[in-house]
This record gives sequence, structure tokens and C-alpha cells, in this order.
Amino acid sequence: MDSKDDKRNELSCSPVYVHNPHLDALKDDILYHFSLGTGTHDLPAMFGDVKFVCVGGSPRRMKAFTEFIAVELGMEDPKSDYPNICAGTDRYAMYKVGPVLSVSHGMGIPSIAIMLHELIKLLHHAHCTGVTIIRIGTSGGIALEPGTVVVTKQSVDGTFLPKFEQMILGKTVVRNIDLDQSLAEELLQCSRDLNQFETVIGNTMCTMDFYEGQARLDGAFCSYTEEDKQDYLMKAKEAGVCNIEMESSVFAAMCKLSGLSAAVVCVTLLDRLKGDQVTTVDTEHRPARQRTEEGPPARSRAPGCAPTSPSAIRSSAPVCSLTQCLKQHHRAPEQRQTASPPRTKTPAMAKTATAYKEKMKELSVLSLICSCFYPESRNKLVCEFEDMEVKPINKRASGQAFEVILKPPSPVSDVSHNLPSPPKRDISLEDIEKKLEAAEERRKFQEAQVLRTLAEKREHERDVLLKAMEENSNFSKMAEEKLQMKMGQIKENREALLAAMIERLQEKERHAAVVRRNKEMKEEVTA
Ligand SMILES: O=P(O)(O)O[C@H]1O[C@H](CO)[C@@H](O)[C@H]1O
Ligand SMILES: O=c1cc[nH]c(=O)[nH]1
Repeated sequence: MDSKDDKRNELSCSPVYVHNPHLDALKDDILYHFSLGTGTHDLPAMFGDVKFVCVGGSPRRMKAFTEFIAVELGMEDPKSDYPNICAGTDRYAMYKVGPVLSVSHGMGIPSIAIMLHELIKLLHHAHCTGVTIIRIGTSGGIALEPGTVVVTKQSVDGTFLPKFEQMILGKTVVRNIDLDQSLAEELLQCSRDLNQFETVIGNTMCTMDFYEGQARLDGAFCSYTEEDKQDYLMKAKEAGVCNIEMESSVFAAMCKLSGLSAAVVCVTLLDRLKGDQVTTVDTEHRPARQRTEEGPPARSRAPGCAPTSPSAIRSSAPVCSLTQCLKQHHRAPEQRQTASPPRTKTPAMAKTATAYKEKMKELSVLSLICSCFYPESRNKLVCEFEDMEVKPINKRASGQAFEVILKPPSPVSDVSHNLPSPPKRDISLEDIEKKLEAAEERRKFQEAQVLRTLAEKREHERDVLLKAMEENSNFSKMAEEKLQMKMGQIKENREALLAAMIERLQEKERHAAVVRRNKEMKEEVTA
């Protein structure tokens, strides 16, 4: 076995790490944004077999990916829909088929970071081992044909440096954002073997924003010129940047910390040197079934691939060839025992049958990662009301869940909900005068009430003032009396002290007179 195989064997049993001593003190860990938790869900039973996690921005993409991969892995159940495991929340969506978990992460670093904290804890609590995680996304390319797939070699920030900065307790912590190079190479090799669409490996710039952060000229604000933009993008290109997206840096950092083998693969929707507006329309919404039902084009089209209309070429290319790769290498579970080993061109894979099979399984999954660009819109409604649809979305043991989709209000229903106004009647002058008089009376009554309230308020204020003055004068009197008492006491003390001092002086004087007299008497006797 070579060192690459050793590494893979090592990875296949490596756990998912968390580095947080405080977690041990938690009785239950609530994965709030997934609406899951250790106290409410049997995470090892639900997720213990997960080996591959695919993440991407859009929930619809991740559901379509699950449906697609289920078919490709021969694991689909024609009768079942794939329930959103996170149906209790609409923050993220999560689907599972066999060992493949598919999770949406929203847009941008903060959104994917929250999702990854909870995903890593989920995999940890579920005791998963040997997990591979791949972000399957869209991006803007630099000097690449739209539709090119970029496998990320290194994620870099807006200054083209390979780092992710996280503010923790007011201090900037710089994190390593290296991805699994061998996984990236395998992905690239897989695509090259297929030779059906352009795939490159290069640096991916991760930004905090889609518009100014990516040097676009079509945001709500822009303070630079086309020349400045071109200059910046050319500098990025010189630094090896092939594409721009918004999550790869924190994704790489967090996967690295938790020991997950991670890769980022993104299709480019446009060449940013040529424009800013995204015009590709079928990247998210083209049904997977449609793709498989369409016949092959005249040229060598792989099974499951779309015909080559200009817009379809772009986004179907990665799906098409990656699917082909899957079909070459993957066997459905019931076929696996009798099937001959899949063929591959990667030398490392041929070392041992086990390593080979493992790798193939992995490549099979990897080969599907771009299927996200063809979500399938399933429409299995349980019931449909006038203003809402109700869809079953969760068949967990914990109960049944439904998704209620409200429709926008229709003008027809507006009409039916309006109550008719009462008929109008003619009003005489007398009626008007009576109404005016009544209104005048009401006004006077209200005025009197206001004046009364004001008078009461003033009375109350005067009372409060008087009371305050009285209390104040009482206080002054008491203070004066206290002071006088104190001064009297001080005077008495001083007088007593003086009297005692005079007494002592007189006593001394008396004693001195006695001493003087005795001395004189002594002198007289000796004389
Ligand atoms: O297609 P996804 O995975 O959402 O990724 C890219 O698309 C979004 C911007 O449109 C950003 O999240 C960017 O990273
Ligand atoms: O230009 C693009 C296209 C998709 N996603 C991005 O972040 N940028």
C-alpha cells in the first residue's frame, strides 16, 4: 500500500472532532438551526451511517441532489418522497439517502458557519467516522468559459492570501484553510477521465459580499470604475484565482478543525472579465427527470445527459459527465456482490480490491456533486385548499409533519370577503343642528372634565409642595436644635476641661510653694 492508501485508510475510520470542553457539561445539546437535538432525537440511529455530506447554498438544489443520487445509487424508493429532516425550521434543509447527507447552507460565511457548527456536532454526536464533505456551489469565473467546473486547490481571501480571519472575544484569530489536496486531485482526475466538460483546478477567492466584495459594477453602490475592476480581477488571476464565491474559506477552516476530508467544487456561471449580471437561468431549476427523459444528442452523449442547447451545455456539463462516472463505477447494493470491479484509470485505486471499491464508492458520490444544478420539482400534494397547499414533508417516528404553503391573495377572494356597507339615508337641517348641539355639549362636557382634572392636578401639586415645605422646615428646626445641643455640650466639655486644667495648675502652684518654703527653712537651719 502506498502512502496515499495509508492516508485513506486512516481517514476512513477517523472520527469527527469537536474541540469544546463545555459541551461535556451540557445535558442535551440542542442543534437549534436544524431543529434537532441529542435529547429529542436518536442521532446515532439517524445519522451514524453517514459517509458523504454534500452542502450547497440552496435548499431546492440539495433536495434535487438527494433525489438524483438516490436514483444513481439504486437506492430510490419510487413511492417515497425525501422528507426534509429539518422540517421543524426553515433555516436550513437536510435530506438523506443511504450514506449521503445533503444540507443547504444559505449564502455567505456567517450562514454556512452556523450550519457547519451544528453539522459537525451532529456528525460527532452520531459517532460518524471517515466522513467526506464537499461543497457544491456556483461561482463567478475569471477568464473561464461559463459552465467550467473549478475544483478548489486553495481558498484565498480578497487580498489573495490563504487565510480566514475570525473575530473571537474581540481578537482576530487567523485560521488555516487548507483543503484535502488528494480529494481535489481525485475529483479532477475523475473529470479528466470523462473528458466531457472543462474542469480546472485553481484558487477560489472567497468574499463577504456578492457585489462590491466581488468588484461588481451592478450593485446598489459602487465607487470604482470598470478599469479598477478589471485591474483587480487581473491581479486575482495572476494570483491563481480561477473563480469567486462566498463560503469556501470558512468551510475549509471548520472542516480542517474537525478532521473532515473536504473539497469545494463550483461551476462558473459567467466570466467576470466580461460582465457582472448572471443570466444563466437553468442552474437551479431544471428537473432531473426531464434530463433523463430527453433522448441523447447526435454527438456522444452520456446517459442521463441533456441535449446541447447553448444554455444547457453550460450547466449540464458537470452533471452529465459526473453521472457517467458514477454509472461506470457504482453498483446498486443488491448488484454489488456479483458485479465485477469497476474500471478506473487512477493507479492508486488498483492496489487492493477493498481500497479500490472504497475509492470507487467515493468517486461515485463525488461524480454526482454537480447534479445540484437540475433540481426536480416534485408535486405530491396531500390536499390543496383555496389559499394554501399542504405537503407531507416528514415521515419520522416522532410524528407527521406538513409544509403549508400560502398562496398570494387573489382578487376574487378579496371581493367575496368584502362586507356590503349599510344603505345611506338623507339627513335634514334639523338633524344636523341637533347633531351640532350634541357635539357642542359633548365638547363642553369634555372641556369641563379637562379643567376639573387640571384643577385637581394643581391642587395635588400644591399639597405636595406644602408637605415638602413643612417637612423641610421641620427638618431645619430639628437640625438647628441638634446643633445647639451639640454646641452646648461642646461648651460644657470645654469649661470642664478648663476648670480641670486650672485646678491642676493651682495644685502645682501649691506644691511649689510648699517645696519653696521647705527649702527656705532648710537654709535657715543650716545658716
Ligand atoms: O451557489 P451557492 O452554493 O449558493 O454559492 C454561491 O452563490 C451565492 C451567490 O449567488 C453565494 O452563496 C456563492 O457562494
Ligand atoms: O459571480 C458569482 C456567481 C455566483 N456566486 C458568486 O459568489 N459569484
